[in-house]
This record gives sequence, structure tokens and C-alpha cells, in this order.
Amino acid sequence: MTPRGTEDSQTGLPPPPPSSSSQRIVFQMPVFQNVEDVYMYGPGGYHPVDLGDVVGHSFKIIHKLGNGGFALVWLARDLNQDRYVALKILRSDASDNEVKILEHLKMAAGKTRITNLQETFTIHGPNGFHQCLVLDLGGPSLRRVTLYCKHPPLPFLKVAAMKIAEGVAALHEAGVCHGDLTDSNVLFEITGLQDWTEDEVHRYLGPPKTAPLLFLDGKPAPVFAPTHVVDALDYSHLNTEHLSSNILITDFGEAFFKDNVPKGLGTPASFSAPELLFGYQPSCAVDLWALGCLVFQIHTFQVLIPTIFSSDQEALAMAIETVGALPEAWQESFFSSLHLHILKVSKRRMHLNVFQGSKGEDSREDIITGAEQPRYLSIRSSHRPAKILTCLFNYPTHDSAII
Ligand SMILES: Nc1ncnc2c1ncn2[C@@H]1O[C@H](COP(=O)(O)OP(=O)(O)OP(=O)(O)O)[C@@H](O)[C@H]1O
Repeated sequence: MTPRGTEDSQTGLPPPPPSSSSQRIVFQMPVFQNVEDVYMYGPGGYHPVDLGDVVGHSFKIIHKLGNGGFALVWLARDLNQDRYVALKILRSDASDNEVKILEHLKMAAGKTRITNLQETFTIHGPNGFHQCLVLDLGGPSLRRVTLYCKHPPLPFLKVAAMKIAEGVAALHEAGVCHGDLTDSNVLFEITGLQDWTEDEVHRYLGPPKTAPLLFLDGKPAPVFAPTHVVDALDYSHLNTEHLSSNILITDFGEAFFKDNVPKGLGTPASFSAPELLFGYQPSCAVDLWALGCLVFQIHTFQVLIPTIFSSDQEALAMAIETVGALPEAWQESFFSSLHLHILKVSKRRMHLNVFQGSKGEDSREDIITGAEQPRYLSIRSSHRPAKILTCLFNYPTHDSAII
């Protein structure tokens, strides 16, 4: 165990970023599914962490939970309290918005647990100062569960849907809008995990997959990077029976106070409220749109507004197909932006025809020419409206929501 971050220490300046291309850090095979952008190791970027390190006063790094644009999230054991937590270490240049929001929510929390923040602290490392959030530990996201798991029983799903709805209501009551409610930011807890030994964590969740991080010339990575990269947990070793319908809402990086509204949001197209495209400022209503999408997905294991290119126009077209026509005032601007979008896509298609020659099985051309479309559309048109109605009107009461 090597202590790496020192709380609030003030030692020296971080080293300069690598200068020449032979100084670039790379990692070689095996290629992992889910690692951070290693060029973000450098002053202002991610804090380097290796498995087994102890970060802050007592957090031993056991596994990697995930990486976002502004943070790495680690499964850590709190050696003082003897419990597992998620330790989110923000990039040194990350804004303190998420910390402010979570601290406000922690104070405001009433009966409903709306934040999973336990404590915050700051560390200093080779890349600068980093805020660390100690969070309740969640498991796989709704996105992963939707993609890879068997459909859990309906009562389980109803409780999960109710928990998200209660969480969103409590957030709004506390004056906060999440702004980025997506299937990646809703996590299912794992039953019994707190009683597992470290060996059991590795056995049930899969051992960490690591690869050395080296300079292009084969020399070991410098002090501002970790010695190894770690593939984030994919939960493929996890049995669905291990999931609890306790839900954590995470990633408050886009969250905002009701009385301090941002100009726009970076919500992925499939969960983005349509009004944002028509020049309206974000409000708590964007969370309600996203909540509808999530409730549908929890019940059906299908994305309500699926997109191929993650473009806003595509999502809007899907939304129209699913929930009906846009308000009249928006229609003209939608059709002109859709027209531009179609032109862009057909230009890309011509480019692929010219430069790619024959098309492979998985080529992007298949997607662009619409080879995927009939299956995609037929699922939607034959079953979706009925499913939407069933989920939205067959909503559980507290009494019926039993696992
Ligand atoms: N409390 C938690 N328990 C378990 N896993 C978590 C937890 N919080 C985050 N994760 C995992 O880490 C990943 C990255 O976390 P998060 O989305 O909060 O980072 P971020 O940098 O703010 O992301 P983004 O780039 O989307 O803003 C998540 O997708 C999730 O898989």
C-alpha cells in the first residue's frame, strides 16, 4: 500500500506535461473496454492511483468503478469504518459545482435519501489539488442492466421506478435539478456486498484487469501517471439475483439550483427534454422528461428514445413518433433543422461510398443507409405505445410496491 494523495499538503509545483511524441504515455494490449483518456494524466488532470494505494486518510483502492470526463471513480475500502465506498476523485481542473450541490443536498435531506455523499476531502498529488467525494457504493447502471441482464420480476422493477421518482421529487423539493438523469446515472445497489471480503469482491465482481502504462519508448510511466491502467468493472460476473431495487442517482456534475439556471445542458440526446432544442432555458421540467424515459426503460428494458447517431434531431424525430406531434410553434424550426441534419448525413454517406468501397458486415454504411432501420422501427411501432401506456398508468402505490 503506497500512500499517494496527501491531504491538503502544499508540496512544490506539479511537473510540466510531456513535451515530445516519444514522451507520450500509452498502454498496449490487451485493449480494454473502459479506461480513462490517459492523456488526461498531467497537471490539471486526473490524479494517478494504483490498486492497493491508500488515498486520503483511510481509503484503500480495491477496484475501478468507472471513469467520466471529469473524474475517476474507485471502489475503496474505508479502513477506519470497515466498509466499502465509491471514491470519486475529481480532475484537478474540475469545477466544484458537484461538491456544492451534494453538500447542499446532504444538509437538505429529509426522509428520502437523495444524496449518496458521505464526506468530502481534498488531496494534493503530482497533478495538483483534487476534490474527493466519498459516496455510497452503487452497482451496475440501469444502462448495463438493460443491456446485459435478465428481466427482473415486475415487483422489483416497480420499486426501482418508485425509488427514482421519489429521489427526483426530493431533489426538486430541495431546490435542485439534476439536469443529467440518464440510464448511466441511475445505479442499482448490490445486495450483501458490504459483508464480502476483498477476495469475494474480486470473485463475484471479477478481478481487476490491468495493463502497464508506458512511454512510447517503453520506459515506465512518469510520476504524474499511474503505473497501470485498470479496466472499469463490467459486472458481467454478477448474477441479477444480487441486485437490490435500491437505486442511487449519481453524477451531479450538471446539476443546478432552481434559482441559478445554466444556459444549456450536456444531456445525451435520448434523455434530453425537447424544449432545450427550441431555445428554452433548462428547468426542473427536464428531469421530469428524463424520469418518464427512465420509468419506461425500467419496465420494458428498452430505451424509449433510441438514437443511432446521438443527434438531437434524430431524438426529436423519435420522440414525435413515440409521444406525438410537436407543439405547432416549434414545428417550422424543427423541420428546417431536420433538413440540414439529413443533408449532413447524406454527405457522410456519399463520403463512405467513395472512400470505403465495399461494405463490411458492421460498417457504418449499414447504419447510415438504414439497413438497421426496419427491425428498429418495427419494434417501436408494433409494441411501444401499448407499453408506454401500461407503464405510465399502471404505477405502483406504496402498499403494492413489495419486492
Ligand atoms: N456511487 C457510485 N457507485 C458505483 N459506481 C459509481 C458511483 N458513482 C459513479 N460510479 C461509476 O463511475 C462512472 C463515472 O462516474 P460519474 O458519471 O459520476 O463521473 P463524471 O466524470 O462526473 O461523468 P461525466 O463525464 O458523465 O460527467 C459512472 O458511470 C458509474 O459507472
